[in-house]
Parts: sequence; C-alpha cells; structure tokens
Amino acid sequence: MITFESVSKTYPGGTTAVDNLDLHIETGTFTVLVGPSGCGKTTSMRMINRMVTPTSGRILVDGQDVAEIRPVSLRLGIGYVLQNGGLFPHRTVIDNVATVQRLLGLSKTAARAKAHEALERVGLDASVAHRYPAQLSGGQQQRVGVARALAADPPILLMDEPFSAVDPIVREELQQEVRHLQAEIKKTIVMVTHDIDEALTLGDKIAVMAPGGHLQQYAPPAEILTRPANEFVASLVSKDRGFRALSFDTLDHVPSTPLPAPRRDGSIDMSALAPGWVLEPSAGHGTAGADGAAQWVNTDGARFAVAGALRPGDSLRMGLDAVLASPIAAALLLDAGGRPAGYITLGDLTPHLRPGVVAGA
Ligand SMILES: Nc1ncnc2c1ncn2[C@@H]1O[C@H](COP(=O)(O)OP(=O)(O)OP(=O)(O)O)[C@@H](O)[C@H]1O
Repeated sequence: MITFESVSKTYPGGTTAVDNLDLHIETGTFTVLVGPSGCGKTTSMRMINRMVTPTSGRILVDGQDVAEIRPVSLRLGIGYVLQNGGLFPHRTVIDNVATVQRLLGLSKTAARAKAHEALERVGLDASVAHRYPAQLSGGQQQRVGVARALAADPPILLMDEPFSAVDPIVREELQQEVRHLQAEIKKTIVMVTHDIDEALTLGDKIAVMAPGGHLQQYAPPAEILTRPANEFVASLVSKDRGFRALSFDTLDHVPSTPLPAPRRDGSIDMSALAPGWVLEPSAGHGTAGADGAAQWVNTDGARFAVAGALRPGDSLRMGLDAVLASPIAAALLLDAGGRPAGYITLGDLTPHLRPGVVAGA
C-alpha cells in the first residue's frame, strides 16, 4: 500500500506542483495519474521514491514513511521505467537489464541469467541481448526498459509516460503486453500519462489531476467514465465516452444463437440469418482459433476473414466492433476451447448497449 497523506510540493521558484494530495494506492493494483501537462503527475510519482521531497505531508509505503528510508534502499525496491526506455547507450541490452541485480551485489553471471528471464517475460528474443540500445526499435527499447525495471522483482513499479515515444500501433501492443504481464505479476504499478485513453485502458484506478496539482477524482475507469466528479473530468473523458463505457461490461448476458451443425465439407450454412452466406471454419482442426482463421463466404465467392471472433468474457465494445466489421452484421462466438459455437447479431446487442450509453449521459 502506498499512501499520500496531505502531500504538497512547492518548488523553489514558487510553483505549487502538488497541492494537499491524499491518495491510497492498494497493493497489487495498477494506478494511473492522468491530467494535462504541468498538473503535478510526475512530481507526485517521484515523491514515492524520494527523487522529489515533499514540502509538507508524508508518503508511506506499507506503513513506513519514505522519508525515513535511505533513498538507495528505497529505490532498489521500486522499479522505474522512464520515457524512451532511459537505457544506458554504452551498455548492451543484457547489461542494461542486469543493472539493478549488479547493484544488489549479484555476480555478473547470476545477474545476466535473471536479465535473460526478464527479457523473455517482456517478449524480447534472446538475439537482442547483445545489441546496444541504438540498434533497437523504439518499441524494443521500451520493452528493455520494462525488463530492467522488473528484473530485480521489485514490489512497486513506477512508469513515467512509458509509451509516449512510440507510434500508436506499437503503443497499443505494448499496452496490451503490460496489461497481460500485470495480470500475471500483480505488482503495485503507478504510471503517469497525459493520455486519458491509455489511463482508461490500463488503470485499475485513475487519479485525475488538474493544474495546480489538485486531485479531481480517484476512481476505477468505469466510474470515471460514467460518473465524472466534475466538469473538468467530464471534459477530459467526453470523447467517445458512451462507446468507451462499453469496455467495462461483458457480453456474457447477451443472447446468442447456436451455429447450425456443419455440412459434410465442414462449412456452416448461415442462410437462416444471411441468405447466400456460409461460415468456413479454419481448415484442418476445425476451430477458428486466432482471428482471421475462419471466413465468411458468400455464393458470389466473396470472402471475408472473421475479424474479432469473440470469447466468453469479452466486452460489449469488442462485440459491437466485431458485429460492425462483419459482412453479415453478426459476430462469431467461440466457446472456451476456441471452437465456433454461435453468433451474436446487432439486434442481440442493441438492448444491452443502451444502459452503458445512458449511464454515461
Ligand atoms: N525541478 C523543478 N523546479 C521548478 N519547477 C518545477 C520542477 N519540476 C516541475 N516543476 C513545475 O511543477 C509543475 C508540475 O510539473 P510536473 O512535471 O510534476 O507535471 P506533469 O503533470 O508531470 O507535467 P508533464 O505531463 O508536462 O510532465 C509544472 O508547473 C512544472 O513546471
């Protein structure tokens, strides 16, 4: 647990970056500090590991005032991921990742072994281990930065705009990976971003800050979207708010129609829904598996890969997107084993879309 107790920070020039901040961050949760430039997000985060000292108030980590912990030992237990990866340019990837273990006194061999594990965890191939940072793409550098922060297995991870320097496609990939990683490792993560979409995608809880370092709302993403505390928060999340709210509700209560039995050639006749159309499950094993393996095919020979086949637990947003992307306005539903089981139409979805939209109105 990280606790901010009435924390303020005024810099020597007189700027109040953070004003009387109270925040309780539960262990094992992903918290995102979000808000426009200059609202004190980075200052707040850096006070956790004593890179910045509060002017008043205190910060406790698991009940202990950080002001009473030596900065070096405090920081060894707190991973830090910087913008652009923040890698040492003159060290190879593996030695960058091994940095903290070396500081902790591990031998070079032992530290490198741990570093290899960390690289694997963030999806980097062993072949990059002996390259220098300049020989990597921006996305790979950022992954190395995450691996370095995780290598010593610290309970807390601070991330300062970790994905801001990569292009939108890579950013989305990295966000997905961090989300999956967090489901596995359950660290206490505090991340700073100015991107509300990123905050809503990643955060278990979001702290919205406004200029002057004032906390506006601290709540889970669904609540930020559907019950913004004030005009400031409402305007931050106003874009696509109704659509985004659909991310927080699953498809599980939406009725679906079972697929007819496959014909002798394995194809499934969809004419009850869309005359002239069949579903061709992927060849061989007969499961749709990854998106695109199965195809919608019509009698004219037109073929469309099934985009976004759905699984139990997927969100209404994914469901709506899959239905809209389908040439027969129906999304394929897979069972828990990944086999085609049924379909959902726009008509099935519509009654379930209203509450999400209305709640956010
Ligand atoms: N070392 C410093 N000395 C003086 N003022 C500072 C210092 N660091 C930050 N500030 C000021 O404190 C305020 C908050 O800065 P901070 O970097 O915490 O905000 P931020 O929300 O993280 O912004 P950004 O998204 O632009 O990084 C700003 O007005 C900034 O200019």
